Amino acid sequence: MTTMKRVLVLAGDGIGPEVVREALRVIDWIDRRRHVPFDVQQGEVGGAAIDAHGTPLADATMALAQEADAVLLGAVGGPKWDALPFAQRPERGLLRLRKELQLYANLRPATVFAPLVDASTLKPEIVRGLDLMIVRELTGGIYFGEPRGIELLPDGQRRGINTQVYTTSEIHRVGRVAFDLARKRGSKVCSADKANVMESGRLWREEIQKLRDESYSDVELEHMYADAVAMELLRRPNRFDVIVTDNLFGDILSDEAAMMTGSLGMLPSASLGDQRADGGRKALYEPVHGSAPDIAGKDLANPIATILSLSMMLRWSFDMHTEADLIEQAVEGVLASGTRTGDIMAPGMARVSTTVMGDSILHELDKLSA
Ligand SMILES: NC(=O)c1ccc[n+]([C@@H]2O[C@H](COP(=O)([O-])OP(=O)(O)OC[C@H]3O[C@@H](n4cnc5c(N)ncnc54)[C@H](O)[C@@H]3O)[C@@H](O)[C@H]2O)c1
Ligand SMILES: CC(C)[C@H](C(=O)O)[C@@H](O)C(=O)O
Ligand SMILES: [Mg+2]
Repeated sequence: MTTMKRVLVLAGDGIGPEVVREALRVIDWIDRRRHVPFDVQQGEVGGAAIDAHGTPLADATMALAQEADAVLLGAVGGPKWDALPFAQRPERGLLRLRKELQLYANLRPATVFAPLVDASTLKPEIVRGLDLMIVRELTGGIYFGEPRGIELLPDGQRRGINTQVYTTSEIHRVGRVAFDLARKRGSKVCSADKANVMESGRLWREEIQKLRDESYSDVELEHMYADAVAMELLRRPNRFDVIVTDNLFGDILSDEAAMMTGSLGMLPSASLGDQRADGGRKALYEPVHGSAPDIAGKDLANPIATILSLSMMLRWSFDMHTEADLIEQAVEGVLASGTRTGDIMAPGMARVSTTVMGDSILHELDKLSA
């Protein structure tokens, strides 16, 4: 018997609802055409939740996320809520979900689809065939460290404080995810830190090395400073297989990696917690991009990052590899046919809206499974 897949959908703000709408159509397609029943609930996060409930994530929505098999999120934030105090900003809703669901391993694959080789601002020979995975630590580091805040000094100046902090177990658990992934890929891990200037970076390096020596001696490990990784990503991105890094460096390096693929609108992500004894795990899937206020509400956004995030959900939460492969093939097929949203546009191609990109992917799915 096929069990019901319980998915909580939090579309969020800006282009969030537009890109999520297209992913929902793909869920509906799988439900109808592949006979896999989905139970989709919807809720608010970010600015939408502030407007509806006065908080970026209501406790009731948090409880729904705890109960769901997986969460699909669009994006949060926007100018309307930018002036709010820090603890009430839309982004806090997303950070609360990550922290309370203990989604410490954030997988951000950067893959260059062959038809998009020319969409990158880098030369085709640099990005062709790129297939790298950034594993970003997501529940620790400077994003959550204490003390934090803005304080007034006696001389009238203000001082902003954030604290970078990691423990051995936090480093080991995300390290394990990276090494396990590397074993299924090119067996190479690059760990990015600032061990030359930060104690937490030194600990990171020592503990990743210890983990590798004790449990993953078959995997090649190199350590690099995060700034050098930023440079190497532009110079020779294909040298990387899996990059494991902390919360802040991972945030920055994944936006950089996204641009290899042509656009932020192409990069999906999975945020995973520990695997339970029954094989399941808490998980949230979201595009790497934000709410893109500059193009919101205009049917211009690229929905592919969100649709590929759904494909990651099928793989990581539901073991539905055939359907995940189908979605990726459909995306590749649509790109090969020259259908493009504005962000991945190239001369001679057809510029389409968010909705038409969704239509095209559904049409391709129909063709592939005919
Ligand atoms: N996970 C998230 O929800 C998330 C991630 C990043 C930023 N944000 C928030 O989003 C807001 C805007 O941030 P930003 O402008 O720095 O980043 P952004 O990712 O929203 O936009 C950066 C640029 O990329 C373009 N872009 C992004 N996604 C696109 C898509 N799917 N299709 C086509 N073009 C796309 C935008 O038009 C913009 O020019 C802020 O409030 C920020 O905090 C949220
Ligand atoms: C919106 C923001 C909190 C978030 C982050 O910094 O983690 C975003 O940039 C991301 O990459 O998911
Ligand atoms: Mg980011």
